[in-house]
Amino acid sequence: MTDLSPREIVSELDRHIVGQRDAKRAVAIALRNRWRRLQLQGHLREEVQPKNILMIGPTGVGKTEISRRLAKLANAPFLKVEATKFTEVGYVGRDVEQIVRDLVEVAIGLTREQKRKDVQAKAHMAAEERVLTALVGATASPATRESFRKKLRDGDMDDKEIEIEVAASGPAAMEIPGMPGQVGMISLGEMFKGLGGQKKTRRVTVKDSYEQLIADESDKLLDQESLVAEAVRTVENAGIVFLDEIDKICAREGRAGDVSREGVQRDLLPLIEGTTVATKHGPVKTDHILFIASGAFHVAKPSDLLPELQGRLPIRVELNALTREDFVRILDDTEASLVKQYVALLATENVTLAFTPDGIDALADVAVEVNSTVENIGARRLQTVMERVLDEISFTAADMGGQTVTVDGAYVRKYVGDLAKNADLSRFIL
Ligand SMILES: Nc1ncnc2c1ncn2[C@@H]1O[C@H](COP(=O)(O)OP(=O)(O)OP(=O)(O)O)[C@@H](O)[C@H]1O
Repeated sequence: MTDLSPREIVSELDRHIVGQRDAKRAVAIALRNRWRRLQLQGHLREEVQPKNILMIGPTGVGKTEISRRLAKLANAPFLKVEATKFTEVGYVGRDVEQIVRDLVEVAIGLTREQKRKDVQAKAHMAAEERVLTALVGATASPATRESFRKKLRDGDMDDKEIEIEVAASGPAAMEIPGMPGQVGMISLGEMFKGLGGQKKTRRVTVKDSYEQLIADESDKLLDQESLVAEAVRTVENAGIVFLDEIDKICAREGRAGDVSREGVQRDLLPLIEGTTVATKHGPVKTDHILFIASGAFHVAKPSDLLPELQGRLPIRVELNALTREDFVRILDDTEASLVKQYVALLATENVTLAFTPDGIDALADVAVEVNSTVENIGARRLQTVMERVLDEISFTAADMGGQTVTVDGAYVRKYVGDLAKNADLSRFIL
């Protein structure tokens, strides 16, 4: 849990997200309120409910991004769910509880990552021993082992190939047939734990082996039970659920399919009001999970939501459509802006990409034009435009080592200028 003040949280968010001051303020306050709640003692702590947020704004203007960055800042487990997913055929009411189960899995991953850092030094030492054994064999004399240790530490062994045995990883999970809900997902790793875990032998270079071995050794040092218990606590106190497209589950008069939409709202309500969800890691209380609901509300209005749901989303913030100037800043000013990303990517090929200010202006202009003629997808348009403009360089960069490419206004117009003017073509390409 971060102890940053709301002002500090907003300025952290400012590093990545352009504009949208109200939304940043709202999430900053929500986060600080959680910290405040945890400072309370006794029964009052249980009484304080999170002030859930309803973000209203067109697509691609930063609603998800703000929430995701906030979660990252707070090191909080985060899950994005499309509310419309629950209106699909085959879904039943209890399925919304899967949100909480999935959030627990996210939290376990996060907690494990943090804990691994705590035991890193010990795990590193154990990993070194395993690399040495793989190099010289288990029966080598201490002297041989030590001489190899020196070589290893000097990096002389980096490219040598060894065989290592690590736990089979990956999202090896399966649903137990006929037992959805309560049991949910069971990881294969865990099923086989009693049998000594699933192991896999891999051939890797010494250099590449470390990461896997350290992860493997850290897991051995971690106490799984307390790790899971901590993850559940984190979900309960710090979890953030982003419910997208909430406007699409508004029931409107006289429309077919409204019953199921209102039904989904009813199903979601207990989660947001606070309930206990059974998971395979034990019961999880949802009372203090922060819900950020979001939607464009072009057709439906927030007042079309069930009154109880409206009451549970007391903080309303509107996000503005992005302007051309916002696009220019998103392209160049943010910390990991698209321009910075492409420059860095091509630098790996020894190609220097130089964007001039009028090149960036031209990119923003094209994005604005296509958004207004084809479909407004907000800042996402910048990615499609950028990809198209740099398509040729991306393809040939590997043979262009040492060259500098200047992306100015003329360059941008050369590659996408005509496309942008032709709405029919843009529809497919930009
Ligand atoms: N204000 C902004 N500043 C910086 N980047 C932005 C901004 N708005 C959007 N982006 C970028 O555009 C992309 C899409 O934004 P985001 O996922 O936040 O959209 P959204 O508003 O949640 O839309 P939707 O409701 O359709 O999911 C992201 O990659 C994000 O980085």
